[in-house]
Amino acid sequence: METLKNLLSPLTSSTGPIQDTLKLVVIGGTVETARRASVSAWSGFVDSFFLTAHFSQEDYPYDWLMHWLSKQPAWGRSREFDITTRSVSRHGLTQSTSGDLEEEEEDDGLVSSGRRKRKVAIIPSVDTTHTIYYRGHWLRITRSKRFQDYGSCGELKISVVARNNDILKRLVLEAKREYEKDAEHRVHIFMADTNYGCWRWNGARHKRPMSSIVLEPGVKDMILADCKDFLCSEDWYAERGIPFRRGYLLHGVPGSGKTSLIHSLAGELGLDIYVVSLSSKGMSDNTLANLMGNVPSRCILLLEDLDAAFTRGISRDEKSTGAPIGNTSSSSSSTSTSAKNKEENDGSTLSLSGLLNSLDGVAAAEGRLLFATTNHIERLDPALSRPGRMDVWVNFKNATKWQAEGIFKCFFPSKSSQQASSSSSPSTPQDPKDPASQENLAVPKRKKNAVLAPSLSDEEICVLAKRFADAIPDDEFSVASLQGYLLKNKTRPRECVEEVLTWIAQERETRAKLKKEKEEREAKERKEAEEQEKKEREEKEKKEQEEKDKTAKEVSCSTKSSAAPSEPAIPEVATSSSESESSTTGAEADGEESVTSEEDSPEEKGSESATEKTTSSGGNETWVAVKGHPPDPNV
Ligand SMILES: Nc1ncnc2c1ncn2[C@@H]1O[C@H](COP(=O)(O)OP(=O)(O)OP(=O)(O)O)[C@@H](O)[C@H]1O
Repeated sequence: METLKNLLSPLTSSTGPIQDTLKLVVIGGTVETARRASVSAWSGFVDSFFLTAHFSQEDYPYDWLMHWLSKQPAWGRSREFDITTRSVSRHGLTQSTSGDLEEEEEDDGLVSSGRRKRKVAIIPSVDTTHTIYYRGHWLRITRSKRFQDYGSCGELKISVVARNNDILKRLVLEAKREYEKDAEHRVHIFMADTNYGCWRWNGARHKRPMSSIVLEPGVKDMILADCKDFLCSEDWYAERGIPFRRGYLLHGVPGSGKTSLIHSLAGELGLDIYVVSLSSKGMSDNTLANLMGNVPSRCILLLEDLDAAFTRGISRDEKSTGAPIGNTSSSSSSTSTSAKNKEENDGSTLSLSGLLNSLDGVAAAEGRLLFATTNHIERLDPALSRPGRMDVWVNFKNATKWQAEGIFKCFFPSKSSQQASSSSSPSTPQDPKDPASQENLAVPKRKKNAVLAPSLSDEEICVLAKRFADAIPDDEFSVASLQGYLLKNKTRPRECVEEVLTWIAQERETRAKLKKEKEEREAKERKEAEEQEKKEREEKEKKEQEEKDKTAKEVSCSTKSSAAPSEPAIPEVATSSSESESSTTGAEADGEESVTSEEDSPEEKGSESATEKTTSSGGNETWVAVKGHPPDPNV
């Protein structure tokens, strides 16, 4: 007791350094606790006046708001921010914004050396609260990230002191309007993520003018009119109970403008494109159904290389058989093997019925334009391309002379069309027969240091285009290959025409060479495959023979044991041709009776020394000799 008193005495005594320290700690602790309590009470009080809206990156309003925020001057003045050089952003952050560090002029040296300067943009940092003044209200904006199984997902929280949420509604609508205004010049592309069965934004491309697509007269107009008509016929479809969906099948040779036309249409109609590659790794019926059920009502759904989903193992050339692997009723065993291989190779378990269900099952989205492309229409199952699923079919062929002329004029617009486009005058009346005047030819805006093609008169361009077209044989070269040639000569229109025949000769030569190489390669592969098959067959036969020999050995052993109880069996048992051979040789050497076949010595049958044939396969016979006993019927 005395000891305890002594210990506490420095604390209880009126003065002393330890007591003073303790007092300070207690007072400090009390003050801090009171401060914290008051701060949290105050913030709770203040928060009760705030209206807060949350936006997730998974939904469109997040994009609208990020786009709107990126345009606010306050972002540029923010004291804490992230800097990004991502050239393409879903949020338009690299467009000229107040917070953008993009320099006006591009360094000529960099551009001429083929390297573009990277744009640098300021974006609000994550997990920091920023305050922005908007229409008489202070908005508190916090950007954060939520981590999910498949990566992080951005979130935006906007709080405002207001009596009702009108100001937030107004903000969202304004952000949406601005976003859509900016998107007018771009087409957003979404790609299917087969791992998580969701759509991932893949970038925004500049719209491609319809005038830059050169197809046979009337084709583009027909498709565009059909799409427009569909998009404004929702009620018509509803009244008749027809599912509000429309499918377009674009088929034909590679490089003929199928994909380009779809991009162009998307720009013209103001729709986003959702792309699914049916042959992508991990694609299954469920994933596809999930994806198809989650496209927005107004969009273009693009199924690329429709045939490839079921003919993965087949190359894209014309000689491939093209029979849809998953659907043929004949050769079912090979079909199942191929399907199995396919699954083993890439984990894809997509079936034709799964695809059909996704296209028009109950869960399939309505109001979308379905575009499917294929280079091999003959490979498609009729169920896939029947009306209702694919309502409009368009065949894309190699370039005609008309197209060659059109694409030449696209590359080398005449002086007058250049002037017309630079003064952005309204379109002039068009002559549908002339590929040049069929539409307002898109003349790209040139950089000041771009190498310019000589500006030729209308007449000269027409003459050159005609000569170029005359030299191009109908239906031999794809528009893409003509484009490749024109690109190589983009500043030399006259030389381009003069040298076209040489180019054609070279192309033909290259093709012939490639064809020959391909044939040789195929022949070699075929030979190798045959040899491999032969080897496998031989190995299989050998294995089978070994199995049979083994069985025969077992049988002979059992014969021996069944003979044992009555009388010990003579240990002269041959179980294989080789053994038989050696035993025969041994017997002969010993001067004893040798083991022979029934056919060879029928008179021995039933004699004291009986022989019995047990198995015969692959030319090798197995003989069991049981001396002194008739053949055992069980053997
Ligand atoms: N009819 C066309 N008009 C204008 N450009 C074309 C045309 N056809 C092809 N091209 C050009 O050729 C290139 C390839 O075209 P695109 O990808 O649209 O062909 P595709 O038919 O979809 O080919 P694939 O079947 O191999 O996918 C593009 O750069 C495009 O500009």
